Amino acid sequence: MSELTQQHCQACRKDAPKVTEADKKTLLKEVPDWAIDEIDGEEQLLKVFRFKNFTGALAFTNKVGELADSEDHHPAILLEYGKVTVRWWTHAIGGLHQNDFIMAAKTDAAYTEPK
Ligand SMILES: C[C@H](O)[C@H](O)[C@H]1CNC2=NC(N)=NC(=O)C2=N1
Repeated sequence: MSELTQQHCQACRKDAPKVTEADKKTLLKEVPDWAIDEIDGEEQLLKVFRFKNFTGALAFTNKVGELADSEDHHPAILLEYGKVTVRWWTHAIGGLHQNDFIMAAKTDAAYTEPK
């Protein structure tokens, strides 16, 4: 599990630095299977998590919601039957901050594969 799970988010300020291209490369290696997606010119981290049914997907969605509130850093989450799509980016800076990689690692840690 990534060491990023042990870190905490900094307050999101408008003047906070976006991650550099070099940081992105290093940080992406820490969060396997997360992809960078660009929407309206803003980069986001994206990953799809699979479940056996709706209940499992809903429970995970709630876990991620609790994590988000505990770090005051919030994702976009699409809940579907057997599937949860999570997107992390930093609204205040319109792109990716270290916080997003921390939250991606914590999201991975909250996931258990369905048996
Ligand atoms: C006041 C509060 O800390 C801010 O509005 C936070 C809340 N959660 C947030 N979450 C994300 N992803 N980006 C932000 O810029 C952000 N800002």
